[in-house]
Amino acid sequence: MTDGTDTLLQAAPQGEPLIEMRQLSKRYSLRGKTLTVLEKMDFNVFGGDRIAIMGASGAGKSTLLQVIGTLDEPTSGEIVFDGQQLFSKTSRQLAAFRNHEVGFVFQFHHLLPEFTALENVMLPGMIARQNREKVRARAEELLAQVGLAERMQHQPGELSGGEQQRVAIARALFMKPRLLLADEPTGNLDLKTGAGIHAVLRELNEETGVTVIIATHDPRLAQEMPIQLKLEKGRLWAIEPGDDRVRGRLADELIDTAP
Ligand SMILES: Nc1ncnc2c1ncn2[C@@H]1O[C@H](COP(=O)(O)OP(=O)(O)OP(=O)(O)O)[C@@H](O)[C@H]1O
Repeated sequence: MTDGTDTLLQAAPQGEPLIEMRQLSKRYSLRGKTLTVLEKMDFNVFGGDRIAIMGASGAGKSTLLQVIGTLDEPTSGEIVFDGQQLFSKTSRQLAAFRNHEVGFVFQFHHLLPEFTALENVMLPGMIARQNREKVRARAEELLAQVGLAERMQHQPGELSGGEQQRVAIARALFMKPRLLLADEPTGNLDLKTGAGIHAVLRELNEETGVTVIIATHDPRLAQEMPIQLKLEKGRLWAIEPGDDRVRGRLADELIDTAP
């Protein structure tokens, strides 16, 4: 018999994972009660993966993305990113990790309303005190990549919901992160606009190799992702039992059995 960790290592599809979650648990204690959201989760993500995480409301999808992005700490367990244990780092090192390696996209994009699309995308570069002309050129390139070359001077209020979300994606990618975490990025958009956002994420993933993890409620959008997982009972499972595309990412028993 092998334990889950051995199974993961044997089935690893392509070199070392970019991200390894090891026995990751997250519990909240509230008014004397303990709520376990993540339960000894083992999960591997490979560079260039495009992963949809489904699951009922309250299953813990946002919590998982927050922990992967180090916006929140696990109660126990570890995440290894490119060979480095994240939660052994100082808070300053973690801030640098988030700045350089992770782009975040949320359901509500948090664009600054007084700034143009271009200025919003330039923001991370300006905060990092990079050269203004270079920052502008990079922001223009990103906006063109997400199909907004003609909308750079619009303020968020002068853009559609889908366009605003594309600005948020361009901004998240400014620092060339290796990981893009998107929490319900299409949650407030109609299906067609949501499909457009997924198409942009797919193109960016294919063109730049950025690893994309999306939490979504929408099975139609999740279906277009090469890797689809379900969060339930604190663990990630294959949505289709026996789905070979997720091997090496989860232990085999979480692929071959339904939760
Ligand atoms: N700070 C907190 N303190 C206590 N409980 C929390 C806290 N944050 C989240 N929870 C609880 O943890 C569970 C998981 O929440 P989470 O937001 O991760 O779920 P989700 O799958 O993203 O849900 P949704 O699809 O509705 O956004 C929920 O039951 C929630 O009430």
